[in-house]
Amino acid sequence: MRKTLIAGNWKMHGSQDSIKDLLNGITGQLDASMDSDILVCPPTIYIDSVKKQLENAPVAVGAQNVSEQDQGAFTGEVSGDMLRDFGVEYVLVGHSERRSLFNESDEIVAKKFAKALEHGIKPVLCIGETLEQRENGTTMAVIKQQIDAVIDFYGDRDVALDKISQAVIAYEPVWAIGTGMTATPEQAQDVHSSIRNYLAETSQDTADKIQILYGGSMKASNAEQLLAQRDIDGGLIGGASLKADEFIAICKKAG
Ligand SMILES: O=C(CO)COP(=O)(O)O
Repeated sequence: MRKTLIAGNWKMHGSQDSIKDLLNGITGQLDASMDSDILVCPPTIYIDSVKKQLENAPVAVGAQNVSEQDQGAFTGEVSGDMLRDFGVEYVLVGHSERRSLFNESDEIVAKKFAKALEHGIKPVLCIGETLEQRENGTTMAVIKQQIDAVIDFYGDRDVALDKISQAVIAYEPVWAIGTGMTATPEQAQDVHSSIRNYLAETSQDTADKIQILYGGSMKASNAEQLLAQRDIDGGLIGGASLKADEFIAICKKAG
């Protein structure tokens, strides 16, 4: 039985004051009936203070990016070691904004994925197709290519699938991110089950175990139907994770 994970990707939003309010709003509404895992991914500079503010709360803290390097002359980068040093438990890798705006190739994403695991941080591997790719009928080809980059990095399918079993996958159709255009529950379930089937070709154990989150305009009003799908194990939420009431409402829909 896979546990549900509700994750907030705050992207480049917030200030010390607004984050304090957001966290107070979230922690003040947590209750024992929520049995999903909860994660927030603040901008890097706020990670330390968010960790401290969440010290006694059952909410994990993740980063939005990690360097594929260990240390050295890489101005502006933050390593997996540094994130671990601050107690970071998860890191997003391959978010579509990083792929498209910061030219992160499948190969770089695979290196970041491996670097995170090397440092004991759970990577959340973000994958998904553009609208053009969906309309061309290449959704699964694109997704397989994004997963294959990680498999190729390790060179051995069994080793790679074992590594993937220690991660989380987030299916985020690019056309649904920040657009208000959500994939229908059927569209999302269709891709989620195809991802699981693809992993099962090499490792049934990994396929059974891995949490596959849906991301793309998820909000309180559509979360229930999406989360009710058999292969949707949670959400990676952007805009709606910046409002405590909305985020908590999604956590409640997750059970
Ligand atoms: O990119 C996302 C989460 O990583 C989704 O963003 P929105 O929920 O704002 O569409």
